[in-house]
Amino acid sequence: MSSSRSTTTANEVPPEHSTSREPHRAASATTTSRPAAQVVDAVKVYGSGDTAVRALDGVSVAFPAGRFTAIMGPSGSGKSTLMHCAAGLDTLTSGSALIGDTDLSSLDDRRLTLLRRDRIGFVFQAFNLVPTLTVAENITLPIDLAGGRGDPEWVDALVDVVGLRDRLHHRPAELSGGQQQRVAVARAFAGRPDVVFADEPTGNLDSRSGEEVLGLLGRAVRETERTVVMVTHDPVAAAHADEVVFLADGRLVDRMEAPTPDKVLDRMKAFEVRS
Ligand SMILES: Nc1ncnc2c1ncn2[C@@H]1O[C@H](COP(=O)(O)OP(=O)(O)OP(=O)(O)O)[C@@H](O)[C@H]1O
Repeated sequence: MSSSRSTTTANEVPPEHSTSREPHRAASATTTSRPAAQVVDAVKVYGSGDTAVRALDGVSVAFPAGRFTAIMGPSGSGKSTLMHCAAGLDTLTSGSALIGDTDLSSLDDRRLTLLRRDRIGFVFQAFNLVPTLTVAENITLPIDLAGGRGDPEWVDALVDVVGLRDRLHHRPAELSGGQQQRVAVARAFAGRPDVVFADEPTGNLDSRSGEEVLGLLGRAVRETERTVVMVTHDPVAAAHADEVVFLADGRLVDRMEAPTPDKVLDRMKAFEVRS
């Protein structure tokens, strides 16, 4: 693990040390093999005895910093379980999950909560916005809950990335589904997290709004040097990623660079043929 860390050269600035404050003006994503998140020999067993389900069966996968990775696989293959364990929302039965250098199993509940708050962003299928707060307040909610000031310039620039400047004082109910998910995306990135985990982020959206949100996630990765890991069952959505990793029966079975919807669909069809 540590041997693959930091491939940046002397004149490159690692993303987390970048002095750029504005997403629009950040340099393009640094190519690096440094993992923002990873799991090693991950095993997750739900239940016990006859009813035990081995949802993850020895998965090792790294999610490189500054990249957009999609997790795909048939229903029940372990996608959500992998994401939840990698993000510290659930614990592994054995193996390890790391955010940067931090092994999540070494943290007590309080420190794990702080790590999730400070270093991870989440986007879920349900937008999970607070209905009584304005768009602006929803975006800065994680920062406000943390009692910090955050980085006002960063948040301000994010508002432009997600195209919500003219909606800042509206409430979620006054927005379309796509706009609400864009608020959720801005909120996920507001605290400059090391990695944003997105679980079926377009599941509740029509295809046009979905495309907008996916384009936004891609832009956020490229323009703000962040890392996104997205679970999806949609080949079109997965094709927005830099790389797709495929799970089947709780195992990592394939990886695909530069995915296209057709290539991803063909790969998924191979699973159906086999089952
Ligand atoms: N809390 C749980 N208790 C028991 N079994 C579970 C639990 N959560 C998931 N499982 C099982 O673990 C396996 C993997 O589930 P998981 O939700 O990770 O798959 P998935 O690939 O995300 O599926 P889908 O695409 O249908 O959402 C499935 O067999 C599922 O039934």
